[in-house]
Amino acid sequence: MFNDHTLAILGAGSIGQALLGGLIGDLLPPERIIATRRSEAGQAALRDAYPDIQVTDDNAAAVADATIVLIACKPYQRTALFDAIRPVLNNDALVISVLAGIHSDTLARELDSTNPIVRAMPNTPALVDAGATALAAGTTATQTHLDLATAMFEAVGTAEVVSEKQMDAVTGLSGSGPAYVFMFIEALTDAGVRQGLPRDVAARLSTQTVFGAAKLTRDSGEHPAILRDGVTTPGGTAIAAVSELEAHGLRTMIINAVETATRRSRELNESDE
Ligand SMILES: NC(=O)C1=CN([C@@H]2O[C@H](COP(=O)(O)OP(=O)(O)OC[C@H]3O[C@@H](n4cnc5c(N)ncnc54)[C@H](O)[C@@H]3O)[C@@H](O)[C@H]2O)C=CC1
Ligand SMILES: O=C(O)[C@@H]1CCC=N1
Repeated sequence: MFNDHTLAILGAGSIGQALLGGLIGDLLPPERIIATRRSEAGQAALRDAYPDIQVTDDNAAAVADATIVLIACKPYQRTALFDAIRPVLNNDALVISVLAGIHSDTLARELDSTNPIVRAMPNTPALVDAGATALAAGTTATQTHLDLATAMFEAVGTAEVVSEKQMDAVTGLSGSGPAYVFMFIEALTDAGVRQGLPRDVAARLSTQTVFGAAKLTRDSGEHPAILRDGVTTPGGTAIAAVSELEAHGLRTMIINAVETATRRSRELNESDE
């Protein structure tokens, strides 16, 4: 599938590097990958981590021979980057954008191109090959383009194809979701410390509890409510805590948080922030 492809990762920060780790060797030989960073220090870090790929700050040079171009800078950093690549981007190169919120037609207009565009919304667990990515085809992308992009993200976790309209919701749920789960782990750890556990013990127990509950949900295929029932002994400890969480509106709090993040993703397409 990737036989004749050359990949340019423009703005290889957290997300770009997460993808690099999974791609190298498995899907693409390192000599057919080129990654860009602005700072010398950033480039040096990339060279240390991935000695066999090409690293540069020159985005135009990076896309000159690229058949796949991954845009991985922050949304507000894209203007300078697009100015650099617009004159040299190959017409048929597949452009994959992980920019939160930015529509494919906005990207096409700003790049002044009819290149096939696929949007992807990954998340940081891709760093440990446990990412969850949703992908959507932009107007000129074909199924082949979508398949190619999907295979790239499957190298670092799971991938779901959605419609472009659903990308803001995905950004609110799984793109931003690790932040909510990290907060939960932190809070659970503090709760253990409050009850007298040493912090390191509480942190290990909290982390493994979240990991184990997620793995049990995924591996069993059971509805989470059934799994929760399995933990709640009548008159026992878990139901006492569940009742507290319900009283404080945990479910509504999460629904509202995802709604706010989804709205923020929509706003990003309208603004330059
Ligand atoms: N961090 C996250 O959890 C997620 C981020 N995203 C999206 O991924 C994109 C990247 O996010 P992160 O990796 O977290 O950001 P980051 O800040 O770690 O990486 C972006 C990199 O791009 C570089 N850069 C900026 N302008 C450049 C230019 N003109 N030439 C070369 N390099 C340039 C920056 O120096 C930085 O190293 C964003 O658009 C974000 O919306 C998507 C899903 C999850
Ligand atoms: O906060 C953000 O904008 C990025 C997109 C998804 C997660 N982090």
